[in-house]
Amino acid sequence: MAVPTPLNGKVIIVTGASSGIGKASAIALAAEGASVIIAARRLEKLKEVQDEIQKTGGRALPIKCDVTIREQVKSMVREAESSYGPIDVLVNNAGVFYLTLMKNLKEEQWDETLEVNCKGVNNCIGAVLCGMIDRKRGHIVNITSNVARKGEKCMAVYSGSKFYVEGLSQSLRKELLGTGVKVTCIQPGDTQTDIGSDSNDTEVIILIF
Ligand SMILES: NC(=O)C1=CN([C@@H]2O[C@H](COP(=O)(O)OP(=O)(O)OC[C@H]3O[C@@H](n4cnc5c(N)ncnc54)[C@H](OP(=O)(O)O)[C@@H]3O)[C@@H](O)[C@H]2O)C=CC1
Ligand SMILES: CC(=O)[C@H](N)C(=O)O
Repeated sequence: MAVPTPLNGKVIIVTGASSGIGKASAIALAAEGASVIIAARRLEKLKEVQDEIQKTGGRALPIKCDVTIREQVKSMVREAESSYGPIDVLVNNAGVFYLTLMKNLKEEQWDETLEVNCKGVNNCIGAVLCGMIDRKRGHIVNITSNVARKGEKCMAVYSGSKFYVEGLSQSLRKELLGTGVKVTCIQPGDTQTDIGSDSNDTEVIILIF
C-alpha cells in the first residue's frame, strides 16, 4: 500500500520545468505523489520530463508557456485547473542569467532578465493568487539566489532581479497574513545546469576563465 506523504494529491505548478532545477524539482515532487504541471517554452523537453515522471507512476501535465506573456500564463493555469483541479502550490522557478559587466551594455540581456525573472513571477502569482485566497490555502514558492541578498560582480541586473523577488515575497507575505496563503523563497546554491551558457560578454569570459 502506498505510504501517504504531505504532497500526496497536491496540485503543483513548476515553471521552467524543461531543464535544470525545475525539472529535478518536478520529478521529486511527482515522486512524493503530487500532480505536477510542468511549464516552459520548450514543449519537447517538457514531454521528456513527463515521460520520466510517468514511467515511475507519477502524474505530470506539460504545458507550453512563456511566463513573460500574461495571457499564456493565465491560459496555462486555466488548463492546469481544468485537468487537475485547484492549484495548491506554485513554484516560480523559470529564470535566465547572463554573466556580464554593466558597462558593456548588454541591453537585450538586461531586458530579458527583468522580463523573465521579475515580470514572469508577477504574471504567475497574479494567475493563481485570487483562487488561493478564496480557498484560504496555497503556497507560492519563489526560487531566488544567493545573490538575491548580496550583490556580486558581473551579476548586477540578475542580482537586482532576484532582490526584486525577495522584496516582493517579503511584502506579499505580510499582505497575505491570516489568509492561509504562504510565500517562501528558496536560494539554491550553485548548481550545475545550462543557465548562463548563453553569456557572451567576452570581457567577463576573459576575467573568469
Ligand atoms: N543553477 C544555479 O546555480 C542557480 C539557479 N538559480 C535559479 O534557479 C532557477 C532555475 O535555473 P536553472 O535550473 O539553473 O537553469 P536552466 O537554464 O536549466 O532552467 C531555466 C528554466 O527556465 C525556463 N525559462 C526561461 N525563460 C522562460 C520563459 N520566458 N518562460 C518560461 N520558462 C522560461 C527554461 O525553459 P524554456 O527555455 O524551455 O522556456 C528552463 O526550463 C532560475 O530562476 C535561476 O535563477 C538560483 C541560484 C543558483
Ligand atoms: C545562476 C547562478 O549560477 C548564480 N550564481 C546564482 O547563484 O544565482
